[in-house]
Amino acid sequence: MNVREALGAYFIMGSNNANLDPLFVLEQALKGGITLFQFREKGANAKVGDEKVKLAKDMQQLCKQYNVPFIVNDDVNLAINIHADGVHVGQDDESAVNIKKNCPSHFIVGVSATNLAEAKQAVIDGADYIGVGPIFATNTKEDAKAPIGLDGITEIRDAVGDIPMVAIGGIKHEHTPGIIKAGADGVSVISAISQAESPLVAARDIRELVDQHKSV
Ligand SMILES: Cc1ncc(COP(=O)(O)OP(=O)(O)O)c(N)n1
Ligand SMILES: Cc1nc(C(=O)O)sc1CCOP(=O)(O)O
Ligand SMILES: [Mg+2]
Repeated sequence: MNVREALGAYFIMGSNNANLDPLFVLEQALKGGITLFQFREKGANAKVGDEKVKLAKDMQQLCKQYNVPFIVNDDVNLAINIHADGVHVGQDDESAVNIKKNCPSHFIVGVSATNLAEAKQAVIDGADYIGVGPIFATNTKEDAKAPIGLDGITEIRDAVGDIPMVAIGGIKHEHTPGIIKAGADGVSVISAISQAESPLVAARDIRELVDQHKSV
C-alpha cells in the first residue's frame, strides 16, 4: 500500500458517529471515493466483545469490496486477529515501538500528534504516518486538545520531513485545499461524512478536492 496516497480522503467512523446504519454510511462513503477507513468504536454505547468484532468484520468486508484499506483505532489485538491493514494509536495507547516490534512488516501503524514534540517522537518510533490535530475545534472527540490550525500543520511538516501526514479535527470539505497547501497529505474526517445529509456526496466532494490539490 502507498500510505501517502491512501491518506488523501481518510474516513473514520464507529457506530456512535452516524444516525443511520453505520454499514450504509460506510458504503456510501466508499462509493463517494474515500481512500482509507478507520474503525473507531468508542464512546457511550460503543459495541464491545463479539458485537464489536462482528461490526469490524462487516466493515472490513465492505472496504475489501471497494479495495480500500481498513485500519483499526486503538485495539491492536482486534487489528491483528481480523488481519486488518493496520492500526492507529494515540499518545495514551500502546506504543508504536511495541507494535512495530510484534506485527508483520506490512502492518501500517499510524500515530497521533497534537504538537511538534509528539510528531518528532512518532517519527523516531517508526510510525508509518502521523495524524496531526485537532486542526479546528471539534465536538466529536471529548478529550481533544486545543486546535493547532493550519500553521500547526506547516510547523510540523517543516520539522518532520516527508513522513506521510494526515490532518484531523473539525475539518469540513472546504478546508481541504488549505490543509494540503499547509503540508498535509490528506484530510481525515468523521462528522463531515458520517453526519452529512448525503455521505456519498460529502465523500465525493472531499475526494475531488484532494485529487485537485494533492501533487502525488
Ligand atoms: C488519523 C487519526 N489521527 C488522530 C487520531 C486520534 O487518536 P487518539 O489521540 O488516540 O484518540 P482516539 O481516536 O483514540 O480517541 C485518530 N484516531 N486518527
Ligand atoms: C478522532 C479525532 N482525533 C482528533 C485529534 O485531534 O487527534 S480530533 C478527532 C475527531 C475528528 O472528528 P471530526 O472530523 O468530526 O471533527
Ligand atoms: Mg487512541
